[in-house]
Amino acid sequence: MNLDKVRKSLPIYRIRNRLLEEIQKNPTLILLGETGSGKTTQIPQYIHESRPKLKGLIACTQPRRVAAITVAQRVAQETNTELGKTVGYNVRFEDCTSAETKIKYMTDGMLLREAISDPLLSRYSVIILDEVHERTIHTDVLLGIVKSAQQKRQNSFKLKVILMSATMDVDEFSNYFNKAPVLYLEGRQFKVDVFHSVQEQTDYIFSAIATVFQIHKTVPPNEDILVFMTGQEEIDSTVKTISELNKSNSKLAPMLVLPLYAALPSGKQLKVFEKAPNGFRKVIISTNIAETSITIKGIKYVIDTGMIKGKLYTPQNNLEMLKVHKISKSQAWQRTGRAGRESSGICYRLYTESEFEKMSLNTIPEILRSNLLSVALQLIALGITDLVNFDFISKPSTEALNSALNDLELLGAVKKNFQNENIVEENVNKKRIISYNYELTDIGRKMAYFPLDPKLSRCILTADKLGCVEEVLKIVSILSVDNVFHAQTNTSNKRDQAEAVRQKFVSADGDHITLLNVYKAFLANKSSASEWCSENFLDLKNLKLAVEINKQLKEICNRNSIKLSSSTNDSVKIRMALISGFFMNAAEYQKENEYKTITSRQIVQIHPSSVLFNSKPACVLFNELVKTNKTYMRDVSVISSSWLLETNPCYFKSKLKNLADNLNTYDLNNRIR
Ligand SMILES: Nc1ncnc2c1ncn2[C@@H]1O[C@H](COP(=O)(O)OP(=O)(O)OP(=O)(O)O)[C@@H](O)[C@H]1O
Repeated sequence: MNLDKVRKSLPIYRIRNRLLEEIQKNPTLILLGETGSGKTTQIPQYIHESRPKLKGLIACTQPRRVAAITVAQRVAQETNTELGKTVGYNVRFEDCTSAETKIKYMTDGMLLREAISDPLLSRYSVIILDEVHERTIHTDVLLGIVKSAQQKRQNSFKLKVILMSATMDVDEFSNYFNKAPVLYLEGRQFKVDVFHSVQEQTDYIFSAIATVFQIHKTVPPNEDILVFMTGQEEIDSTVKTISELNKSNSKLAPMLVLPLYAALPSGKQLKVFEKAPNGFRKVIISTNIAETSITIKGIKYVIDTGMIKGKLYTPQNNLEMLKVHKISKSQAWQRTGRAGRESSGICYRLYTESEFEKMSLNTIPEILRSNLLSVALQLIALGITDLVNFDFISKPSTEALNSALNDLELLGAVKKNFQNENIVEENVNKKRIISYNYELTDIGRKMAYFPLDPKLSRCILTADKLGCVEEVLKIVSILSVDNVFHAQTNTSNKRDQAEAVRQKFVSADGDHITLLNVYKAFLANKSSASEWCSENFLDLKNLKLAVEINKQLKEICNRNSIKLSSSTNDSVKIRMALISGFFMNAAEYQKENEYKTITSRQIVQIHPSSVLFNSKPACVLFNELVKTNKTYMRDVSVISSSWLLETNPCYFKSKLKNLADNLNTYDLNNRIR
């Protein structure tokens, strides 16, 4: 079938004219239509076909870069144009658009970044926010930005807004946009049969592997399989297990088993869209990155483990954790919808029907379960000075917002100004509420240039002062990718070998300098990178990605007059720069391997993966806390408690009563500036 015929066979084609009328009539429209009905690929085209002379661009945002890229490729094909001309895409670190571009697929994060320099989003006539049910932080914030831009553009160049999904809570979105009308699109192009497990599964990885082989043994090899799992390590090891098991049975057809997760370089991610060699079955093991929007040709079977790794945040102790937990019903339907896109399909859910019934209907918005430091900085950079009163679709708790604002102030990124004072009556008591607005400092403005956690951006700016930007950029780059030390050292023999090899990179100063040593050694051995990495049990793809990120960060430094200074062997300077961003993450040794964090007085321990696991430095700095059976510090460096005072005397003066004796003797008066 030619592409024109395929387009006309999609369910959405039946309502094309009605849809265009509604878009014309209403400033905002909400569209609820089944997965695969044609929303993402067709609506931007319909608008462009009906109004080719439209003044501004038609943007369609996606929560993930892989979706933005592959959908743009598909639509360029359907319009028979070269990608980057009429149809383009824009994702972090990659802009494939031109002056001719009319339809632009982009990540929600990119549109948010554009809003920093243009809060009215004046390049756009139509903004389509796709997959809004995912409720990523970026989508939630964008909803507020787009709504405000639309209100401000009432009289001049009007902005149309369309919200789309297959599985959203339409009332919530409609109410937020002043009772915007909702259009329902029924029907899907191809049927997907759903099967639930009869019994509850105790080991979803085992069940997923067993299901893959049950399918593999019984159906022709040209029917591909997509499996949903939770994270990189689990996926990498499942890919390995399935490949090895299949190879060991000569009676089975060959398999091409591929991983798919966000930390994979773009080129590797796009590999899953390529056809498998003749006679091979393609099996893709993916995180929720493949859950929405995308069409992978050949996928006939979806295996849904029902699990996801997601963020969880407690503002009381500023602890953000990644935790494996059950998906929501709306995610289950999205996963199901990845089959049945070119012909009928089957979805095997590795949970019972009653477990499905117990799942929550919608996903809890990310904004309600994240540390808001980055978002707060971005919003203030957008000129939104009163965050507590910002029109969020789901308002984060005042506690979480204040905690983020407080941290930004401590980082020197924002300045607080008195706004007004209100007296509110609560029962018989009167309560004084003082509100503030916030503006960026010079440092904060520079921090907002970097697409990084503000704490990391702060380290780069201090490194600029101390003259060690090159080293800190390398550390930041390597911290921005997943583990570079190989996790796949299954046997204890291999683990011992890996441990012995790792010793040559290890610095007694801790993980950060160790990572810097790894990065430098990788660069020195670039010509034989692949062999060198396998000899040293290092992850080639993550290191390559770190080099790529380093390149991008250097470009941002160059654009913003940050000199690429270097102090090769000055580990103290480097750790001082790290303290400037992470001084809130310091801990003191107590007893029996236990530490206490200086800020929240939590009991923590050094993570077994740290090079400092067997040492007991008196004071350490860490990047993050992870909670399993205990709370562990990850990415840990040795510091001196006096450096904390030197970096941020006012903050630590108030904590002094909690600090160890050595700090009590510290001569504060000499240091406070
Ligand atoms: N890259 C592709 N290759 C082949 N067919 C595709 C491709 N992209 C889309 N299609 C076809 O177009 C149909 C509609 O896709 P589209 O992404 O527009 O649907 P949708 O309604 O937005 O679904 P979802 O909510 O799942 O993203 C798919 O079911 C598939 O048949």
